[in-house]
Amino acid sequence: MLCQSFWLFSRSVVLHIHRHYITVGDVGLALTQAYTLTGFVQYGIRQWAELENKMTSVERALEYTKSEQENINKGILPPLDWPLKGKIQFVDVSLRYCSSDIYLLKNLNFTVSPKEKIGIVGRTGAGKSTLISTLFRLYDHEGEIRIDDMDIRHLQLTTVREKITIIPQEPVLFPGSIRDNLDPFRNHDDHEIWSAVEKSGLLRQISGTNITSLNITIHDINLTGGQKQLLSIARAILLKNNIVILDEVTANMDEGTEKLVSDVVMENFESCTVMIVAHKLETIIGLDKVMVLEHGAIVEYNTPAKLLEDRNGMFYSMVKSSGLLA
Ligand SMILES: Nc1ncnc2c1ncn2[C@@H]1O[C@H](COP(=O)(O)OP(=O)(O)OP(=O)(O)O)[C@@H](O)[C@H]1O
Repeated sequence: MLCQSFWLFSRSVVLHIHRHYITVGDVGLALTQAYTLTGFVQYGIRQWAELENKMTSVERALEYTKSEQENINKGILPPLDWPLKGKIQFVDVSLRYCSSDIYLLKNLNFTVSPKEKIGIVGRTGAGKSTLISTLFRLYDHEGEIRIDDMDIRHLQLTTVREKITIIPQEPVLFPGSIRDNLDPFRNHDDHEIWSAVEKSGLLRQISGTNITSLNITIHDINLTGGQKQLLSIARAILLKNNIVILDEVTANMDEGTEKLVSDVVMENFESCTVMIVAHKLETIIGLDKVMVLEHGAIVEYNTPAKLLEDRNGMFYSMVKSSGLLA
């Protein structure tokens, strides 16, 4: 009897352990499999996203093979001092990239008066950079873009591009000296170049101790992103064009450098017509006018004060959600 009870007890313990063991084992196995599967899924998603990016790059590269070679010297030469005033007019301007039927800019109609400073805002993909690219005739647009009343489509392409200054988000610097970078065609004397460097605020930023000569190479002075941007502003100051475009120049800057860049732009390009593409609303809230783009169309264009009166407007809601409104 005792023996039988002991047998039954032992059997139930073994069964219990066995069941328990199987359960723990199963859970462990399931977890491992789930973990591996998640890893695979995540890996797959990453690969897919990368593939998509690469396909877009290939698509864009293919687009260039289909584009006609630009004839940069064809067209009318405008007067030497063009554009003296710096008035910009878009009349029914639309644009689609050659590989697509979708319009990325839709019937844009606006005027930027001489010396006006305007900000262009809008969500990612709204068409801000595309709008800027039309000023340089990077793509064939429909409608008319007039600068100082001349349709830029009929003007010589090199002249159009030379006469409008652009300061892009990523400063383009060559691996040469400061002089090579600021004046590659040797159009200016040392005094003018130093003066532009001084006006750009760069010497204030790096205490002036690092740049002892214009022949010093960019590599030797180890500039930060913001300082490189100031150098490209110095280049823009030297160019003395009446139209200046800034495309997200303060995007990756700390607050101090951002403020310095904004001040330098306002001081040095005061007599120019300036268009500023910006995500940071602080950069454009004090400008003469603001244009809000949405899906390639202008949804609002007026002084910031007027736009802020419309509490249902897009600019109002952008400013409100950025925390700039009390
Ligand atoms: N070369 C191109 N070919 C085809 N489509 C393009 C090309 N460049 C941009 N696009 C598309 O055009 C639309 C507008 O892009 P754009 O870069 O002008 O927007 P954005 O407002 O400047 O955006 P972000 O604030 O992100 O810079 C987007 O849908 C974009 O995918």
